[in-house]
Amino acid sequence: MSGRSRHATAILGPELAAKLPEVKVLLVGAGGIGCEVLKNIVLAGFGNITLLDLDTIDLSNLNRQFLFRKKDVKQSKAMVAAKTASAFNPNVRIQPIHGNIKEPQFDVSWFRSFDLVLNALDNLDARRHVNKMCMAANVPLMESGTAGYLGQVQPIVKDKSECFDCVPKPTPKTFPVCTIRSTPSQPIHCIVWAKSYLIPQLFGEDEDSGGELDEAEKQGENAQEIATLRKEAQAFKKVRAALRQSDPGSDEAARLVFNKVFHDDINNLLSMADMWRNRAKPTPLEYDGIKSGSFSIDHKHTGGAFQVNGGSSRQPADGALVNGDTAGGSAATEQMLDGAASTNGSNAASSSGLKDQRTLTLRDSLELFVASTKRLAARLRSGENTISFDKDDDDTLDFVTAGANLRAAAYGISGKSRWEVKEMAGNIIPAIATTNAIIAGLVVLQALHLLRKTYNKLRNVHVQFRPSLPLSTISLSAPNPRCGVCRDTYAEVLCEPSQVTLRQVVEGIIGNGDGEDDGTGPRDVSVYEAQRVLSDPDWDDNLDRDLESMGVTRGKFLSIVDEDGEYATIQVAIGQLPPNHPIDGNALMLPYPLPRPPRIVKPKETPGLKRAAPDEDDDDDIVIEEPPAKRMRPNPVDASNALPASVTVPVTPSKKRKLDEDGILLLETKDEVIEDDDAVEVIELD
Ligand SMILES: Nc1ncnc2c1ncn2[C@@H]1O[C@H](COP(=O)(O)OP(=O)(O)OP(=O)(O)O)[C@@H](O)[C@H]1O
Ligand SMILES: [Zn+2]
Repeated sequence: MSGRSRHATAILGPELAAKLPEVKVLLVGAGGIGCEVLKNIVLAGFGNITLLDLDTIDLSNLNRQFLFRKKDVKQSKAMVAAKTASAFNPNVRIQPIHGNIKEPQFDVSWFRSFDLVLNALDNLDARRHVNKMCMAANVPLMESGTAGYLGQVQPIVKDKSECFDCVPKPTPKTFPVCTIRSTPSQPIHCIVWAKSYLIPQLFGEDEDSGGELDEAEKQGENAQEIATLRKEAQAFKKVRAALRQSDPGSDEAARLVFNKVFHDDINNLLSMADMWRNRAKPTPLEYDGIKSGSFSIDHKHTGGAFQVNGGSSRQPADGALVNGDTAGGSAATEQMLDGAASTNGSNAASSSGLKDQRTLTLRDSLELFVASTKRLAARLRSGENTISFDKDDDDTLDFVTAGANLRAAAYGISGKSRWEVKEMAGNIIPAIATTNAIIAGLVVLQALHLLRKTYNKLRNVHVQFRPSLPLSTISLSAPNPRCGVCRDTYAEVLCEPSQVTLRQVVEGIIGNGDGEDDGTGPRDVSVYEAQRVLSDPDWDDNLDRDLESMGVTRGKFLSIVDEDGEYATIQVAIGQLPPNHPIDGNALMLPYPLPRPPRIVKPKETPGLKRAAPDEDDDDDIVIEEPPAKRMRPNPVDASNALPASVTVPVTPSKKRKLDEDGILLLETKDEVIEDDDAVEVIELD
């Protein structure tokens, strides 16, 4: 036994230590957690590692992603991490893949080739994707994540524990469009406006909103508002053109943009008197006045005065900072504010301290706005077609910082330093290397339980900001019986999607029900791909189309949902025929045995959406039944699964029938009158 493995053998026991070199593990993500996990598993003696990441190394990664050096910036994370970590153990094989885990070649068969998957991701979408693939391939998954001082490890074993989707996750906070477009009241509203509205308008794709506005006018929308929006759209066209043709040395294009968004648009909004009846009016900004120092704003309603130089608003910062670690930044800003009493142009505080943590004066913001607009315009002229916000792209960050601060000034909202804007616009919770390291250690400890199959020792582990109890563990919960991911029955077909029809797959999977291995036999089903309805019992137009023509290709799933809600949904993964498959062989290979989804125990019958039996106190009660499980299909919306234009999603006849049976009348238009006295109108709130 080599000296290297003696240690591991003593700790892990000879059996597990001998197994580790053979275990095939997939590590998804080579960022903050991924680098730590990779180092741990290489040193622990895992011998066969596939490491996948879509990204390249950014300078800002280097403080914690310690497998990377400055010379590696812009290189593939997976490649560099694999190379660095390979040197830690001569016996390890690390296969790096520079790619997105959602690409079709990483299909169910590919996932099935691993003994264990470790997630080290930073977004919900990719996490949910890997979770579903692991459920489909029946491979254990170790899910993990950190947010500042907080962290979590969740072991996921199909049928034994909750999956990642058993508990719904909150969607990120969004803001109403009108708050962003017209009535901001917090610094974050101004930041979102600059990042998600102004940058795309100026530097994104040229979108013609004319048709949309014509349509809105036809629909009888407020004519004055449409006229204002139309004017705005035309003015945007002009400034977009100016940016693309501007003379590199001149401030003219930046000035045009400024005048449009901080002066003219605000004046337009002010002309809508109704809007400002109950809220403070914004103040249009003056380019020359700010430059010369003659312009100032007095926002009486906020008690804060914006001056050209030196004095920023002294309102408390009301933008929600994400967590404790941001205190460094805000404390610095507070100091700056305290020191910023002078109004004579020499902002003593802003000239000291870290550049990024300085509070910007109005003039600072204007200068930064002009400079960053010129840099971005130069990029357009040198061939970049579109530019979007990236917190690590200094030009876009400067533009958003300046734009958000100018807008904040116009609306009497306190400004934010570049540092704070970066944090808020990038939705960044500062990453803490120590939390990542602790979590990565726990990932490996839990992974060892998985490999030993000592499932009763698995725990959800939380790292929390409580010095007296930094770690807490919770036993795993059973799967949520209503989960739309792990409670489904998974099957895989191997096929050539251009040569196989939807009917062949659906009828093939359902089988004839003759024996144990022959499926459930014919029954009424609806078929979905993500949230698209492809067929249902009364709408079979697509059944004889081939899969490829409907975009149902390798890596996708067809969901076969029982019309009567008696059987669990079957998720059919579309896989590729084996490479040695004969050219004249069958274009569809069904699984054997065919899947037999369990029968669903129906919730006890409750009345549908209808009036309850008259009640002495309140005869207007409406009883709303919880939807049966099959109505939860399709699985929670995945933004990346947009509909191809060719496929329509009708309310199909059988759905209408079902709704009718449930006592629900579908009205064609908002104004349709219901003749039936017993009908209760349920209005959808938006
Ligand atoms: N769909 C995906 N496929 C492959 N890798 C992904 C996917 N989504 C995210 N990742 C990777 O997961 C890693 C997550 O790491 P981390 O949370 O440290 O993020 P980061 O981008 O390195 O850092 P930061 O976001 O703080 O700048 C990143 O390297 C990212 O590229
Ligand atoms: Zn689940």
